[in-house]
Amino acid sequence: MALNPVLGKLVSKRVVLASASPRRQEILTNVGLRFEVVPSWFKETLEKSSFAAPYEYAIETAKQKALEVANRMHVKHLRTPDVVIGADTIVTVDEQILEKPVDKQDAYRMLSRLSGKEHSVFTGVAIIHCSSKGNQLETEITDFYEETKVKFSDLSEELLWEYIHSGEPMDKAGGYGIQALGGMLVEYVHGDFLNVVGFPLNHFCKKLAELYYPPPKHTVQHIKHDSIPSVDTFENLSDGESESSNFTEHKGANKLDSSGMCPSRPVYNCENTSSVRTGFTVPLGNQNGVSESAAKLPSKILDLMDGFKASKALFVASKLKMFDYLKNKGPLKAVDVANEVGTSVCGTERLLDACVALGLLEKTSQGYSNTDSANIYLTSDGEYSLHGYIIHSNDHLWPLFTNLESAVREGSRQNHRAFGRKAEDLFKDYYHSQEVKQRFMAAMHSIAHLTARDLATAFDLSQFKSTCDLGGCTGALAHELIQIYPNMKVTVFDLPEVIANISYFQPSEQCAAPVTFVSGDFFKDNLPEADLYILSRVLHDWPDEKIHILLSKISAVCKPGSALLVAEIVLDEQKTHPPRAVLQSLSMTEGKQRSGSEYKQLLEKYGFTNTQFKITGTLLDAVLCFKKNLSP
Ligand SMILES: Cc1cn([C@@H]2O[C@H](COP(=O)(O)OP(=O)(O)OP(=O)(O)O)[C@@H](O)[C@H]2O)c(=O)[nH]c1=O
Repeated sequence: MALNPVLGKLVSKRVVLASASPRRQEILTNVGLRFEVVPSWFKETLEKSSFAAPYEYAIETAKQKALEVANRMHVKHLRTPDVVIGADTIVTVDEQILEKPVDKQDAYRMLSRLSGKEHSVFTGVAIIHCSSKGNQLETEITDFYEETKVKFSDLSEELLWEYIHSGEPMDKAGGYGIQALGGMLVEYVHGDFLNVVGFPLNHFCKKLAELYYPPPKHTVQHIKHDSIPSVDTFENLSDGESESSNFTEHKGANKLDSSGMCPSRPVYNCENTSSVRTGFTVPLGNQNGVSESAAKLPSKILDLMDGFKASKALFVASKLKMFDYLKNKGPLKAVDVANEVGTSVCGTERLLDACVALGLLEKTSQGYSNTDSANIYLTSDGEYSLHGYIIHSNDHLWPLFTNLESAVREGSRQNHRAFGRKAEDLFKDYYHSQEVKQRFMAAMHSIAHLTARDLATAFDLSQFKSTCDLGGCTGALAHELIQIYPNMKVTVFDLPEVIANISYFQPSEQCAAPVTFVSGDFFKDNLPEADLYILSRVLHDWPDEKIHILLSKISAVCKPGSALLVAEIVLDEQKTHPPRAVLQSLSMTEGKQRSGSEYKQLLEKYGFTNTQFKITGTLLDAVLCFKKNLSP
């Protein structure tokens, strides 16, 4: 087993392949893996346009396939597998995703698009570790993708139809099988051949190696994607600890919601791999020349100690717009970036190297370039740009958090220490300084845009004819609602100072049914009429007296049967999870984060019942409640 030590780790586990693909079964059987095949019933119907990149779609589909099987085995078959593997292969050409053809005509359409061109084949893979706690299925998801480029020769009509009539294209992504007759169509392949066939075996082994034998921090860069650890036998890799000891500190376990779907859209790492596991204990033993004492280092604590440096490196690189320059002109050497940005060469080189270490950039002999995720999320004009929120984090949250000790001692916001002004003055300032106003709106917009699709689809809102997003700022959620519910009339209600500055953030294409913006103060003015009101990221910011005013007003205008949708991060009942919300509380606003039962209780006080929760596990959860019918 010297060739494949990591697969040995799966020997004692109940492994399930959630795939009907005979190719995947063959690839894994060929390397000696023992597993059960349980084809997934998950329909490949995720909305492709909601993914920023094709590989995200493949990863999410793979994940949902595997989760469906894990959940079905747990609930219906009362057998919880240890590991479920799901995969999804797609072909992309001219920014279009091609899956399996539905009929011969469809196969013809696909193959003629591929003729004479290079295309990409992406396989997304999800490895799900399952356990059963108190009858509940707990999952640890690791996912990644692999891309291979394939070029087809020019295909004549005759060849095309002959190939289609062979029947081979029908159950294959892109309508061809490279491993059989389809191989005759291929001029070249760049990358992993097995990835095209349906399963990226090499990357899968590396991923298992990372999971079961995480290298000590300083060797990560070398091992990650270059080699599968080479050892004599996989038994040698035994660390003398139980299997589970490799996973003792990980966080981010997912619980499935009642539909059995993974509640979350993916949060992607800045590389072609992501995992919800964090904080592995470093295995004991003398691997890769690491001493025993080094192996015992508390990696999670060390990571936390360095966390602020990593955040600041991201903030500064964003503020200096390095990701923008690299997107437009990369790859660039440090000296070129320094010249563009107007910074020192040595400082710039250190920052760029730090960004490489953090997985935000790539470094080759030609220079530095953005990772795919940096292009999508970190450039200031990326569709899902987080740039606005990053700048807000640097300019506003960072100074507040440097005064955390005083905040904890005094139990109050530290705006006076951080900015030399009281919180109220500062809030007013937002609407006096144009620059700060734009910055704040950009921050709100970036989060609203990123979460809009999840919120708009958290519940079926098609029954509502009119919706009013209170404090809806730039209208990012409102625009998404209209996309999804074209018959819905959507109004955004926000302060006049906000409404006056929304034009920069409006989508370029003309919406058929545009959003209506109405200026006003939701604590003082009449609210526009609607069947559905939305409060997204509002309640956690305000003290109870203000919330009382706001919810009383909404309750008064809501007719029975109307509803209120609250978007917040919902805390667990212990109020210690998720960390993002708990950490946000440290900024000590007069508002607070609430648990599910606290939201339910609060909303009931104002006549809203039938409260439903959608815990997305991402940036915002959704709570929908309905105005009670008047008693007869
Ligand atoms: C490009 C290419 C694809 N395939 C097959 O295409 C299917 C993709 O579809 P999927 O949706 O990822 O998988 P599936 O077959 O529906 O199975 P499942 O995992 O159960 O959904 C998989 O079969 C792959 O091997 C080949 O066999 N050869 C090739 O050259």
